[in-house]
Amino acid sequence: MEAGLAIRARGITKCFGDVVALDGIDLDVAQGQIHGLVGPNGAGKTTLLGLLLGLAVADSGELEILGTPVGRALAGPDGVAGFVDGPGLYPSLTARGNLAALVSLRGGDRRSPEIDDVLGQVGLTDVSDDRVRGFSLGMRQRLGLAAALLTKPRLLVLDEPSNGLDPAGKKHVHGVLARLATDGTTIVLSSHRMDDVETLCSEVTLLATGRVVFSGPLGKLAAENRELDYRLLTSDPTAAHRVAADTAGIRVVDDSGPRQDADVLVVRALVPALDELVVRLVRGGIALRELAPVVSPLEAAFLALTEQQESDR
Ligand SMILES: Nc1ncnc2c1ncn2[C@@H]1O[C@H](COP(=O)(O)OP(=O)(O)OP(=O)(O)O)[C@@H](O)[C@H]1O
Repeated sequence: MEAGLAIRARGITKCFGDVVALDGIDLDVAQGQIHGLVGPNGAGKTTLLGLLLGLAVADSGELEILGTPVGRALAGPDGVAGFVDGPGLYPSLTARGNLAALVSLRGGDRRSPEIDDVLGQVGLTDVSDDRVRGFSLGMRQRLGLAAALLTKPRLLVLDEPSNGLDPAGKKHVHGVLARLATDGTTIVLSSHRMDDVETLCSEVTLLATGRVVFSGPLGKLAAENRELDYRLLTSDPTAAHRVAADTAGIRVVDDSGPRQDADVLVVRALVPALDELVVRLVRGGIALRELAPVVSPLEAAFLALTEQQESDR
């Protein structure tokens, strides 16, 4: 086991009949990292998370979790908690009752103060004595997270943890996850929300049809990636347009979508050409008031992946 790795996967393959859900996956996740799994529907995210949770075993390949090789038997690896496809909860029990049942299943005290502690952490104290049957999707997600926290996991595995959360709930849950990671817990989560992944994750793995197409720091996606569209707001849009059209490696994009504003210049470029454009604008006495990618590097990579898959069909 390499020092500092919570997950080390090499050549992981998993099939369901004729369907190859995972096709030779390599993955390294450092301890204390929040790592995002991103990919189109059917890419293999849930299957991979299931392997990490011990809900299924790989057909071939090597998987080490928290320093221990995962064997052939179906068993949750020590120190790992989380859920896929939504948390398993008892609808007829209260939130507190669900957690008490879990604690006593593990031989603990049903009145453990840790139950109140984790309910508080996920913001469910006020509804702790309400039955789960009446809970919204977001409340169930929070309770699932509370159940996982009860075990004080060293690796937390979450499938779409922001599902059903309103903006305040999402902010709260993001805060909980960020704190856990700061305290050393490794978190692997899947999400279709690129903004969530960008807010939370330091590294990301992009999956497509069971293969890893990118794995690494988010910043590397921007540097390595294809050209992106950038929005520029300047003090002199006409002059800025002229400078952009004269700069090598810059393409002025006219069709920037429904919200196009005449004062905004949209250019398509790699980072070095964009840098050159900014230098030229400033040298030409044109002030740059705003500069931002139209879609983030992660979203652009994701969209390119999806378009590629569609054209391969
Ligand atoms: N239990 C199963 N039986 C048969 N096929 C399965 C099973 N689980 C997953 N698959 C197939 O494996 C592939 C990967 O599915 P998986 O659920 O891991 O993708 P995903 O990336 O999580 O997708 P989504 O974003 O839609 O949740 C899909 O083709 C899916 O149909």
